[in-house]
Amino acid sequence: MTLEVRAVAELPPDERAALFDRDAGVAGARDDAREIVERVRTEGDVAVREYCRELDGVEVGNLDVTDDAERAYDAIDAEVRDAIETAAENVREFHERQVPEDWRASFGGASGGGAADGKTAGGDGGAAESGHRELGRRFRPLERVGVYAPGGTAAYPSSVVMGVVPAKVAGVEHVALVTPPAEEMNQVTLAAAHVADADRVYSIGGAQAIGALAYGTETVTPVRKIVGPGNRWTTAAKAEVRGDVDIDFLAGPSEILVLADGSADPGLVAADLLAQAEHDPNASVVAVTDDADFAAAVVDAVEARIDGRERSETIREALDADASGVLHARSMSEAVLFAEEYAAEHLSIQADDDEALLDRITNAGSVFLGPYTPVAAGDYASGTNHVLPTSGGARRYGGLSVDTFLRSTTVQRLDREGLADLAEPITTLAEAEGLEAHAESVRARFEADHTSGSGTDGDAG
Ligand SMILES: NC(=O)c1ccc[n+]([C@@H]2O[C@H](COP(=O)([O-])OP(=O)(O)OC[C@H]3O[C@@H](n4cnc5c(N)ncnc54)[C@H](O)[C@@H]3O)[C@@H](O)[C@H]2O)c1
Ligand SMILES: N[C@H](CO)Cc1c[nH]c[nH+]1
Ligand SMILES: [Zn+2]
Repeated sequence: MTLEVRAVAELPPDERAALFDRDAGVAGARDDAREIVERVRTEGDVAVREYCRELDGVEVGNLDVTDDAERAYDAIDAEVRDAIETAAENVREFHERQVPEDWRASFGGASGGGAADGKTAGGDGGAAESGHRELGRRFRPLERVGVYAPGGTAAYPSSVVMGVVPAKVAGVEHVALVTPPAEEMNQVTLAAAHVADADRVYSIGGAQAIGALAYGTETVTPVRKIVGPGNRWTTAAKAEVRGDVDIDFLAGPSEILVLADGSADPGLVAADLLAQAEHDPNASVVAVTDDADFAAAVVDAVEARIDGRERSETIREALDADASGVLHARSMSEAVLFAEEYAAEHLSIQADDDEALLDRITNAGSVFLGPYTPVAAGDYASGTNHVLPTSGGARRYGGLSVDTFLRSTTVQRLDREGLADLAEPITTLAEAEGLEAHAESVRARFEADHTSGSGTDGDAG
């Protein structure tokens, strides 16, 4: 038996902590990751090659395998090629919807703040104002990013698509992909790199790949930002380099929380739990329901479905972990509160009124509604991104998106009246802060001779 039903209300503090503080695995890999990253930073390719030998068991020839990507695309089965193309197209479409437009709008003015470009102006300019403030926001892509696609115990061409396609949609000029080496590199992963249009592909995995992207080596050019999911060492390495280089967020071992009532199908819930459990012994899979019989049925269905799975050992390890379980809540309200505190990477809602339950949820990386929406749909091909925050990160941020690859700049232009309208609050606040030169920079605009540098007898205010 791998699972047993536990009551939410009766969880002892240590069991609650195991469910809600799921970063123990990643935290436990920090020392290893720090050592690996530091050696790569100081020794470059030599250290990278040594770790490929030690941790992946591969004597790597060329670390740069970019040229193999197109060949792999031609070599793989047409069926698999079509599947990658479909997934990439759907991911591209969904992410194109996210591209923000640059905008400028007029704030203030006698008309009370009409928009110059047809957008609604956010200003509160009243009839008393006569000047013009043109304010706006523009978005530009990062120039150079690194995408990690896992590949330790399974291949992840889907993560190639999820990382590279949104970066390209955002307009990133140079996308470097890293993925673990193998005697025979996974051809589907390489083909996905070609479809997604990665600019460079390196066969480096784990913490050594993150170190190489962060600090550069003889072969790898350092990047401004590193994104992508991985196991505990990969994720711990991202936490290590954060500070020297930007990262997306910590996207560690997979998680699912199923929030279900008695109307759900226990077999389908079990299938979704097993799917995420097969990623990693450190994966966390939980179901919470207000129906005791349904909870017991989920346990039975899980047990009935494990044997014969190709990765049953990994599944059992994940199910046995303290961070996994089937829980019985006294009501759906208690179940929702549990889900909010859990802040799952994936939240599947299998219930009669799923939209009403969704209304009460704020903490979740990605939500899956209804019996025909397995998490696997978002993992591969529906179009949403599968790179999502784990270990409760969803309490603070969302998953990978086009925004991840952009930075914004605000822009402004004031006319003489616009500045005159604001001269009073600006100079008053500047003087209140003891920053007199700030006040003077405003008054100077209203002096007859802008070069005199001393007068305070301008006509502003
Ligand atoms: N949160 C998300 O968005 C998301 C998405 C996809 C996958 N994932 C997760 O990504 C992970 C993929 O795991 P994986 O192992 O296949 O891939 P991985 O590529 O992250 O890890 C493989 C690397 O781990 C390193 N490694 C292995 N054992 C080590 C050790 N003892 N010490 C130091 N380094 C070691 C090796 O360098 C190897 O190259 C899973 O946990 C999966 O759940 C998460
Ligand atoms: N479930 C993973 C995110 O936690 C993504 C994935 C890739 N392949 C299969 N699943
Ligand atoms: Zn998955």
